[in-house]
Amino acid sequence: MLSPLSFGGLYRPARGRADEAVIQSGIDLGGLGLASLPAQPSEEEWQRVGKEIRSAFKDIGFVYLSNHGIPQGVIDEVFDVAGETSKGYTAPNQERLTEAKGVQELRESFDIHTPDGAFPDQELATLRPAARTLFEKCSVLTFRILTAMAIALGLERSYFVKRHEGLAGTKNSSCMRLLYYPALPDGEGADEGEVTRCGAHTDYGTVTLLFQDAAGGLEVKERGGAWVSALPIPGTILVNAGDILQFWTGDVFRATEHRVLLTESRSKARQSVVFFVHPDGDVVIEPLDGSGRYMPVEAKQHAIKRFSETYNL
Ligand SMILES: O=C(O)CCC(=O)C(=O)O
Ligand SMILES: [Fe+2]
Repeated sequence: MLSPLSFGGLYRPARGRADEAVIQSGIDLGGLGLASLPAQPSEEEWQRVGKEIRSAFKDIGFVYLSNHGIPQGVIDEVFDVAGETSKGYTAPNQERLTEAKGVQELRESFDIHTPDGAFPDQELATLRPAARTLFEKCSVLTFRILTAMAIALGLERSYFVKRHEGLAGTKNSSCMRLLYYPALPDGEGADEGEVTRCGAHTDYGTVTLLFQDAAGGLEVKERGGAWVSALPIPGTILVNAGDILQFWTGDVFRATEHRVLLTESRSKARQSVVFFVHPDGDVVIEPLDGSGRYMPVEAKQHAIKRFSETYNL
C-alpha cells in the first residue's frame, strides 16, 4: 500500500503491483486543510496548493489530497450507515455511464442534494446526521479548493466560490452520492465484457471529491490513453476535474475519464462516497481565456443533458 508520505507533489505514473501503473502522488493540503480552522491559511499556502492543483489538473486530472482535515470518524460514519442498507438506492444497471453496448453496470446509489432533503429517517435515523456532517465539511473543503484554483488561474480569488454559493440548495446540481457495488457470486459475470462496476466516463461538474474503501478497482485514463490504477490510500481524498472545469479553462484543466472495474475482490462488495460539485444552475460557463473553444452553456443545461444521457436506457 502506498503511503501519503511518498507524495512528491506531482503525478507520476509508476509501476505498482506486477505490471500495473498507479497514480502515486498528491497534494499535502497542510494549512489549507480543515484541521487548521478557524485559522486562515497563509498566502504562501494558497499559492502552493493552487500551483499543485494546477499542475495535476493540467496533467492526469486526478490528485490525492492528504492532510485535508476531514476527521476519519466523520467519513467512517457515513460509510458504516450507508453500508447497512440499500433501501432507496438506485437499482443496478438503472443508470448507464458506459457507452459500450450490452455491458451491465452493477451499482446501487443514493443521492443527497441537500442534507435537508428526503431521507429514509424512519428506517435509518442515523443517515441524515452523518451525511449532513460530511456534506458540510466537503462544502468547506470545496470552497478552499475553488479559491486555490482561482488564484492559480490568475482570477479574482472568489471567482469560483461566488458561482457555487448555492452548493447545498435546490438551484444547484451538486450532490453527495453514496455508492454501493454489490459482490458478485462465484461464477457470475465471468466474462468481463458483460459486467462492470462503473463504465468509463468523465464527471459532469466542476470538481469531484471521492472517498473509496479498500476494495480497489478505480482506474484513470492518462493523457497518453493508458489506464492507470488510483489505488485507495488511507487518509486521502481523491479530487478530479469535471466537464465544467474543462469548459471554463478551455481544455487547460482536463476532465479525465475514469471507471471502476471488477477486480479480484469481486466476491466482496465495494463502497464509495462521491461529492460532485456543480456551479449554481444559472451560471453561464464559457472559456475564461476568451478562446471561444466552447459555446457558452448554462450549468443547469449541461447537467440536464448529461443526466438525460445517463438515464436514457
Ligand atoms: O466509485 C467510485 O470510486 C467512482 C464512482 C464515479 O466515478 C462516479 O460515480 O462518477
Ligand atoms: Fe465519476
